[in-house]
Amino acid sequence: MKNIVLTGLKHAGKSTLGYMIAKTFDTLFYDLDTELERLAYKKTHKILTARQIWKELGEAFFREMELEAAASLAEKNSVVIATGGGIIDNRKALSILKENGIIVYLEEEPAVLFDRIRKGGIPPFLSADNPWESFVALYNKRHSAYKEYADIVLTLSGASPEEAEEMLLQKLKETEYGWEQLW
Ligand SMILES: Nc1ncnc2c1ncn2[C@@H]1O[C@H](COP(=O)(O)OP(=O)(O)OP(=O)(O)O)[C@@H](O)[C@H]1O
Ligand SMILES: O=C(O)C1=C[C@@H](O)[C@@H](O)[C@H](O)C1
Ligand SMILES: [Mg+2]
Repeated sequence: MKNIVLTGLKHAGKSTLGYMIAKTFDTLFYDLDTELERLAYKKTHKILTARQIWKELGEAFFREMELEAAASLAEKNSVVIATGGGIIDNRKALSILKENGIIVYLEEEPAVLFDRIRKGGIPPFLSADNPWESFVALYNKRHSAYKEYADIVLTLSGASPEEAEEMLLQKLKETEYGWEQLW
């Protein structure tokens, strides 16, 4: 069966929902950023987070590792995969995941996302001087592309993780991907 691939901007809730849905379907959950960190370690022998890889080794290396991580996870079947918030800018990686995956876009409002991001510290891909403005610009660029690319769009508008899971189960039920047979 095709994998469930969760996409969306930073802090849309991909990992949270990913763990929950994998548990419900009694399958495995993978985080693309974690896989990328593992591959980057194999190349550099440095223990770095996804954020550090971007900041210290540059976006090009980050994207290369993201592509390798996507290719490796795309070989799996019937698992749940959460992607990094910027995978829409790495179409090659996303299209590899789409070949064997149902792409789900977690659509959340920019103010809700930014509030969550701010609490964890401003990431390197946002301007330190104008983080909100740069986030809105990024949101506007990515949002429509994510929406267009996805097989399933979940419009969350502040929904709780439990409500988000219910919405995803409902959408899966309406389709013919086979996941609905598992519960
Ligand atoms: N539906 C939700 N409602 C409220 N808070 C949420 C919801 N989903 C996730 N959160 C909170 O938002 C933060 C980010 O969640 P999570 O790590 O699941 O997002 P993510 O999309 O995987 O982020 P990243 O892009 O950084 O990997 C966490 O503090 C989490 O508890
Ligand atoms: O939104 C982004 O551009 C990113 C989000 C993170 O998950 C990481 O994948 C990385 O820091 C890039
Ligand atoms: Mg995550």
